[in-house]
Amino acid sequence: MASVAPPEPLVKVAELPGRGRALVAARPIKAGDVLLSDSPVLLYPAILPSAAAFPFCSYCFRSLRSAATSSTALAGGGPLPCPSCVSLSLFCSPRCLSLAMTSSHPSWLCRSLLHLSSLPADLHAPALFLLAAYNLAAFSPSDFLRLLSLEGALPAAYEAAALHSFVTSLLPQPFPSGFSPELTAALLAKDKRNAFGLMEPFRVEDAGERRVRAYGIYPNASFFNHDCLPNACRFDYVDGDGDGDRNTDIVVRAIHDIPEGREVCLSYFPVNWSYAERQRRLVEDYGFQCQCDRCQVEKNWKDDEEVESMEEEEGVEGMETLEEENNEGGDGDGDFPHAYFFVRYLCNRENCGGTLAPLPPSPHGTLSNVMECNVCGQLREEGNIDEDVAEDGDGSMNDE
Ligand SMILES: C[S@@+](CC[C@H](N)C(=O)[O-])C[C@H]1O[C@@H](n2cnc3c(N)ncnc32)[C@H](O)[C@@H]1O
Repeated sequence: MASVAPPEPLVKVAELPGRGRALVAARPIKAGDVLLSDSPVLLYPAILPSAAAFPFCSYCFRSLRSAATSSTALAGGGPLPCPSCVSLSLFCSPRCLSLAMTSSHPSWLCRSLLHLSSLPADLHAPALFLLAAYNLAAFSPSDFLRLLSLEGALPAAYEAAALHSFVTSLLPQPFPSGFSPELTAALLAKDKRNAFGLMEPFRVEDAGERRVRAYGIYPNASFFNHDCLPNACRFDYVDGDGDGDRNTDIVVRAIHDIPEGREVCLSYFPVNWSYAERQRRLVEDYGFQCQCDRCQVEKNWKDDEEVESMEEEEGVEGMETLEEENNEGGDGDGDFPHAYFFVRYLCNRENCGGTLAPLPPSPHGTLSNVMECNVCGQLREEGNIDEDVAEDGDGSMNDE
């Protein structure tokens, strides 16, 4: 039987001066194209499920509320507590409980969770990461090596030292000799630079303060560099019913057309953050100063009020020029590289701040005219967005 050649990848890894490894378009990319679908090598809860506003399954990370109505959960059964750490870890089904026992939730790690409350709350997430990472070293050494191969410089020594002594006191004794303070520091650095947050469900009343449910290390998606005007964005469907164990995969889609050879970037945080907030986060957590086109323009602005007034001045006529630039794959090197981006690709839902990308093209290559928000999940027809732009006429960031 003739074999079917796998589709050519749309992105490839390249080394770029001053930016390290990056993903660039291997051929012309269309708006909505799926650039990457990636499974995590490591997942860990940001908080214990018992402390979460939306309790979740400690194995598949689905919300227990949505699991109760999904076909993956046992009919009529409530969440199953872990027999050892009881309400600290909950599972949506006997299958998840049983899989966890032989992978992410061995008895030593389970016992360790009982000691977490002795740590300050801000150290819970890094401690949960270290427990999961040390477990990965035993459970899947090849995935552990992939984690170590990711980018990341060492964080402040005191944090690593304190966490190292806490976590190693919980490891099964004697633990392998390689688990040194240096390894703990290196692991924490990989986490800080590369972890993707899987968020709790969006609610308008949270006023943009949505909490992270879990973090995942995605070895291929980790090669995406940051841009404050990204040309791709990532989606997750953790609470989705489909694809069995692959509900924690992330999918990266193109926001608009991207020419061959152009770097493909994500934004590491919501695109509506101010210049100061973006720079602070990038320096503190990612160790670089952003020099993107948008930052080059905004660094000369005095404050956020100026951002609004300048966008108001731009108006609809300016949009046409910006749209042309954008469709030509230009980097938007005019005065307002981002005004068009905001009206077109920033979700208009109150307190959302998500980015819109078209749904993937059909199997026959027909492009979709439906845009999906990567935060609240809203679907909008492109025609409606055009109407909103025409009605508002001011190109401002918010629909208010
Ligand atoms: C998730 S990694 C991205 C892949 C990374 N470049 C590598 O070589 O593996 C994040 C790190 O990439 C680098 N990086 C990301 N975006 C950048 C940008 N716009 N300019 C310079 N460096 C960037 C920073 O070192 C950042 O901490």
